[in-house]
Amino acid sequence: MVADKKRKRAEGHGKRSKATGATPKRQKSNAGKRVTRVDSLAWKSVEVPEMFDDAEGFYGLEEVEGVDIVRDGDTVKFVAAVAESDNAENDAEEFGGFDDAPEETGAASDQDSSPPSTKPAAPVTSDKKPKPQKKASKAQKKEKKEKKEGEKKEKLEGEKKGKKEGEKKKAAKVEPAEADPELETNVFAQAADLAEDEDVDMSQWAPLDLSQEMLSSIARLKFLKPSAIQIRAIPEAMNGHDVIGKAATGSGKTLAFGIPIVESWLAKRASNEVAEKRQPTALILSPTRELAHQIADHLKKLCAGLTTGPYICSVTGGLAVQKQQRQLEKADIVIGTPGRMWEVMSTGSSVLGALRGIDFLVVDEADRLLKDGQFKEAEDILKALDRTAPGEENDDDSDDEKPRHHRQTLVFSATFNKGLQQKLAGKARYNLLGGTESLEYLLQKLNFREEHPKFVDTNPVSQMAENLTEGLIQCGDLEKDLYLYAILLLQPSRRALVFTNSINTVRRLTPFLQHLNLPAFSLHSDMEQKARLRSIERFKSDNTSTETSTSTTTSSILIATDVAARGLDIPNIDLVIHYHVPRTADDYVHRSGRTARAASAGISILLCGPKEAVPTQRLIAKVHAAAAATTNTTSRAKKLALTTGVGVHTIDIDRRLVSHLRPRVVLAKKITETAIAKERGAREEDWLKNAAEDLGVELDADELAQAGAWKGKGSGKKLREKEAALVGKGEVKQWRWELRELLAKRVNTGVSEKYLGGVDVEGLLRGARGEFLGQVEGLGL
Ligand SMILES: Nc1ncnc2c1ncn2[C@@H]1O[C@H](COP(=O)(O)OP(=O)(O)OP(=O)(O)O)[C@@H](O)[C@H]1O
Repeated sequence: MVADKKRKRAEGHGKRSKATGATPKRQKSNAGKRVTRVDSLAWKSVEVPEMFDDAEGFYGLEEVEGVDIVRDGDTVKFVAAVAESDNAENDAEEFGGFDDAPEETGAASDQDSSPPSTKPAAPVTSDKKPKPQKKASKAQKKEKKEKKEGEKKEKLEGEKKGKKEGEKKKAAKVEPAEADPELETNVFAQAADLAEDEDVDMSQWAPLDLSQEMLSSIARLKFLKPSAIQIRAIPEAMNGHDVIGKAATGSGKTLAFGIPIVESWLAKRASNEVAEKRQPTALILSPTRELAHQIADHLKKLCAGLTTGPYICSVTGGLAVQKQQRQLEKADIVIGTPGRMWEVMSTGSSVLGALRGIDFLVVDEADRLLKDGQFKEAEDILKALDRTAPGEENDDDSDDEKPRHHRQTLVFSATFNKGLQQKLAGKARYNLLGGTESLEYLLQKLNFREEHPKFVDTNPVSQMAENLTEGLIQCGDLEKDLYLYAILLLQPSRRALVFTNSINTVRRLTPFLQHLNLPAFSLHSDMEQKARLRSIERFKSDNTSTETSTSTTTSSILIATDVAARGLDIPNIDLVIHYHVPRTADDYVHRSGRTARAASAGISILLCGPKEAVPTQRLIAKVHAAAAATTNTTSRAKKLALTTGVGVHTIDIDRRLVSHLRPRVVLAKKITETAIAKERGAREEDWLKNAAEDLGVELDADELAQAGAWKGKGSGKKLREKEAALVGKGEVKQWRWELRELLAKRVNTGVSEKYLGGVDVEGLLRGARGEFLGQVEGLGL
């Protein structure tokens, strides 16, 4: 039985668990079993498929075994082994966690969550099923590591001493901290593997004055030097200051706030404060669910190298709230989206009480928090955190009189509006009194501990990654599908991320590209959370789909709305395509920032209709102009902005070649749109039938045929849809067959023997067949 609990509860009705197999409970004795509450069952993380790299469980998804679901009149009951429910009751009192192994934990924090029925305060156990071979190799690795550590212990001691004596900058080689054997089974495989690696030179971190334990953890991640934002923001935060940090996308902002938080937790742990006061050290607010999970994963990876780490949990919508509430009770670092955070804070006074004592409040992607209706919840959270006693309301007008509290506030983004930036940098009057729903207003609400938070801006003039290449392709409004396909073929990439401005476009483009044998996945906010996470995991996995006969093209494509624009850190996205032009300059920065992250390079391409090209150029020129004017840059885009006022260079795509792709695209579009229209038609018909049933009237065939008929705005589209819905199965079959044939052939460019398609695209692009595209390196960017 796998959670999404609600659904699986229903599915599992009257069945035995998958572990014990077959017999329905009704036929068995109930001896040793007891009816129990659903949240007291021994839920445990769903095991992550091998192909996924999240070694800790599949986000919020849980499963439970050995539970029978029986129906009693109108209620459904859960029958579990007595030992389990007994423990559940004890557990409920102490809130030690009930799960076999929660998926949302930091390293040591899993201690709390071993199965209570076996070891209440047990050493940590892996939540994975035993894998004998792997375990054997892990044991060998451990032995090897211990030997290595033994040999180096003396050296390490020497270095520690050296550091104390003020030789920090010379403390070059940092060894992983000695592992606590009890905890070792709980750290990520990835971290354990990293620990095996050669010595890592960490001397460049020395000026940040981090603890030895932290340096060891960073060494495991193989981050040889801090990024610019880390160099500047970490010391400020560790010295107790409020920080507003601005740095380009992909420049390591997460650890810029993550490292000081974990350092603070380590200091508390050393003084036993962690054990005495069970309350979180930090609350991190994230604008999207995916980003919240990603931040949690990032911090867990950092903490995987610690002998004892903080308990890290994410609190986001779309996943079981009960479990998140349980985890919150023992959390040290909480990462939440405003909506779900406010839900749990406003319903559980103990959670709220504990959160009032946090040492750090982080607002990541602060400017985005103002959008998408999250502002209200963010504001409610801030107010609730500042209340001194439950029930006491903070009057908006009384902000000036709010007592300064002890917590530090850290605010990060790649984009702050220019006026605000100047104010923060002290170049304009520093008075954070903007209109409501502005970032200034939010900053005011944050109730900083200091009057002037430290403003750290590592890229005063540019928000874009240095190694990003940008381009624009102009095409007809109705030709975007064709050009999208052409780009994906001509500019093959490891991973491509396609941004659209509408959920319906995501729904249409995904099957459209799949019909063209491209491995496309969807991501938008109307998807179930489970499906959202799965899409990301599939996109992340390097497993190129077997359906892709043209697998020499892009190996994985995510079609997304702007829900994917902020913060998502997926390795090897080397191509971002703006199918719809971004609505704002900031959106352009963040979308494009999904590529060219850390030290890697990437390409961002805008698809513009005739009327879009000029305003889009202007928008992007705005992004680049300041940078071009003030920096001695080699970047093509910035030079362009400076010399021509044009934001981005236009890609000279081979139109003749593109036109040869048209027949494929036309067929794929027809197949896709027919399927969508039929589905929509069926839904409308169902809706009408249900409504008629409710009213107790009968509908005749004509009325049903009229279902969905529309006479107002958009009626032309409706009509086309209606026609598409009427296409017969035979015709669709014929189109599919034709498309298959076309995809199996190479595309004849009409000039000698130059072809695209089939299996040899890469060869063609690399010049195997000459000047086919005019360029052999993709689009010539
Ligand atoms: N010091 C470092 N050395 C090398 N890589 C690093 C370092 N710090 C962070 N990274 C890696 O860089 C990538 C980007 O980091 P992160 O997601 O924190 O960027 P960001 O600045 O928050 O980006 P965005 O603005 O898009 O949210 C991550 O994969 C992270 O693991």
